[in-house]
Amino acid sequence: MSFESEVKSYLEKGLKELEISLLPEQVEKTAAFLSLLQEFSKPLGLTALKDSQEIAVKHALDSLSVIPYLPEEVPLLDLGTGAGLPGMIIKIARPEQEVWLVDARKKPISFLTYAAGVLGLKNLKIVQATVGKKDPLPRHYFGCVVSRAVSELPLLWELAKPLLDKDGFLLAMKGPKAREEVKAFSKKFPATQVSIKEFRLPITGDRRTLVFIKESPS
Ligand SMILES: C[S@@+](CC[C@H](N)C(=O)[O-])C[C@H]1O[C@@H](n2cnc3c(N)ncnc32)[C@H](O)[C@@H]1O
Repeated sequence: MSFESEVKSYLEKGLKELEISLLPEQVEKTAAFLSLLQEFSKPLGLTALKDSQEIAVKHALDSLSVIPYLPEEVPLLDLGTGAGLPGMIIKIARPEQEVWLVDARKKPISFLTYAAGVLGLKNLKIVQATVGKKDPLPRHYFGCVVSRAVSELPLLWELAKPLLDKDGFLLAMKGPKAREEVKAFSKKFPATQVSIKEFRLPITGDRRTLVFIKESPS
């Protein structure tokens, strides 16, 4: 079986477990993107994962796990997207939604620009910028800033807050041990509302935590 067909069958299985439905062409596009990721991974240093199961589960299904929590019809930003995780996978699952992928590094941004062209994705903004350092991103604009494996919660919140609209929230994708970090964050930022959702990844059963942060109503 080719890498792409293997990835597709893991995706189909995992989507059932996550109770998320994608159209067959969205599953195809996701598999095609993961295949590009694997192809360019070594020359561009994009991901350490090689195995089709690991790439399907730890990159794509992990990224798709946020879909039920994302509001529709608002602009979304993936802060520190790297190789497009979770933002590119979200974009394929939500083709009509305005999605911004932002990263400080040039190589992943070049890869994402190429991949977006190959996959024919529209209404996708791919920006090379360091958020918080004279970045060109619009302020008070995004309904959700999502971010995986970028920084600790306090810095992430400081970076995301000016970008969020009044009802917007930060969704930080964390590993199994986020509770302590969340507790410390809430103490330091009492004027925020914080909630968490713990779950297990399909197939491997690895534990993950989603952390939701928004400003408390004044
Ligand atoms: C460990 S990687 C994670 C990439 C991807 N989110 C993932 O889960 O595979 C962290 C990424 O965040 C980016 N990054 C860190 N701080 C940033 C900032 N202030 N603005 C933009 N990108 C940032 C880095 O360039 C790097 O690509």
